[in-house]
Amino acid sequence: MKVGVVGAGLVGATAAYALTLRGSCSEIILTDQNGARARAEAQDIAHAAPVSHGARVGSGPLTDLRGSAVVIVAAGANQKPGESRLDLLQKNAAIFRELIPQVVAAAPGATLLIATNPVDVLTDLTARLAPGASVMGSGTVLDSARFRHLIAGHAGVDGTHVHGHVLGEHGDSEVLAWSTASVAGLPVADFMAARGREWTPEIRAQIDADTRGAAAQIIAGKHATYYGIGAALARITERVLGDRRGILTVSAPTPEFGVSLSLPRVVGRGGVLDTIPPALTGPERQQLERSAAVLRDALAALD
Ligand SMILES: NC(=O)C1=CN([C@@H]2O[C@H](COP(=O)(O)OP(=O)(O)OC[C@H]3O[C@@H](n4cnc5c(N)ncnc54)[C@H](O)[C@@H]3O)[C@@H](O)[C@H]2O)C=CC1
Ligand SMILES: CC(=O)C(=O)O
Repeated sequence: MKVGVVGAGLVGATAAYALTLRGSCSEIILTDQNGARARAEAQDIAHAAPVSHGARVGSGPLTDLRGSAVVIVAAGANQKPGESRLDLLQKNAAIFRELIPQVVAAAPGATLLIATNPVDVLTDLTARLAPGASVMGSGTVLDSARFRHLIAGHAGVDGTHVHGHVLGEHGDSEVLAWSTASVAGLPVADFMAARGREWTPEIRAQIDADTRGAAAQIIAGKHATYYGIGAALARITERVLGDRRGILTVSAPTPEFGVSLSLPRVVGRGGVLDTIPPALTGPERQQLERSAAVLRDALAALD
C-alpha cells in the first residue's frame, strides 16, 4: 500500500495530501528534482497524518520509489495564463524521456498514473518508454467531476448522485457526452422537469463552456489548479490499490483511435482492466473522432 509521487509541486503535493486525508494508503513517498521542496511538502503533509489516518509520509530520491504499487507522475511545467495544455508538450516530453526510465527502474511493477500535461500524449509517451508497464493518465476524470458538479448545481442535488462522462482529450477538444448524463437514474432533462428546475439549451451551452474552460478560469485567478486533480488522483489510486473496479474516464492507449484518450474504463489492481464503449449519439461520436485526431497530430509532433 505504498504510493510514490514524482513531482512534489502543487499537483503532486495536493495528491499526497488527499491520499493522506482519505486514508488511501499506508505509505507515501514524495520525490522531486528540487529535494528541499519534496522534503518540506512531505514534512508538512506528515503533520496531517496523526490527525487523519496515520499514513507514513516521507521524501527521497527516485530510488525510494521501490515497492510502490502506484506511482503518480506530476513532474513538469504547468500552464501560464493563455497557454493550452498542448503548448507544454515538447518541454514536458523532454522531462519524461529522462524521468520515466528511472521511475520504471526504481519501481518495476508499479502502475504509472500520469497527471502531467498534456496528459493524453504523455500517457502515450510513457507507454512507449515503459513497454509492458501498466500506464494510465488521469485523463478526463477531473473534467467529468466538473461536468457533474455543474449539472448538480442546476439540479439542486449532491454531485455524487449525478453521472456523466467527459471523453476524448483532457483539453480543448474534449467531448461532453450529454447522452451519458443522468441524475438519480433519469436523463438530465427529465430530472429537471420532475423537480421543476429550469433547463434550457443556453444552460447546457454554459455548462459546456464552464467545464471546458474551468482550468483557464482558475489559472487566470490563482495561476494553477490542484485541489480537483489532487482528489481525482487519490480516487484513481484507491481504485487500483483496493482493486475496486471503479468506472473512471482515465486515459489509456486505445488502438481503435491510435492514441491515448479518455473513455469509461474499469480500473482495479493492475490499472485499466476493461474499456466500456459509450453509446454516443452521431454528433458526439464525430466530436470524439475530432478529439482523437487532435491528439494524433500532437503525438505525431513528438516523433
Ligand atoms: N491532468 C490534470 O488534470 C492536471 C494536470 N496538471 C499538470 O500537472 C503538472 C504539474 O503542475 P503543478 O504541480 O501545478 O506544477 P509545479 O510547478 O507546482 O510542480 C511541478 C514540479 O515538477 C518538478 N519537476 C520538474 N522536472 C522534474 C524532474 N525531471 N524530476 C522530478 N521533478 C521534476 C518541479 O521541481 C516542480 O516541483 C503540469 O503539467 C500541469 O499542467 C495540472 C492540473 C490538472
Ligand atoms: C490544468 C488542468 O489540466 C486542469 O485543471 O484541467
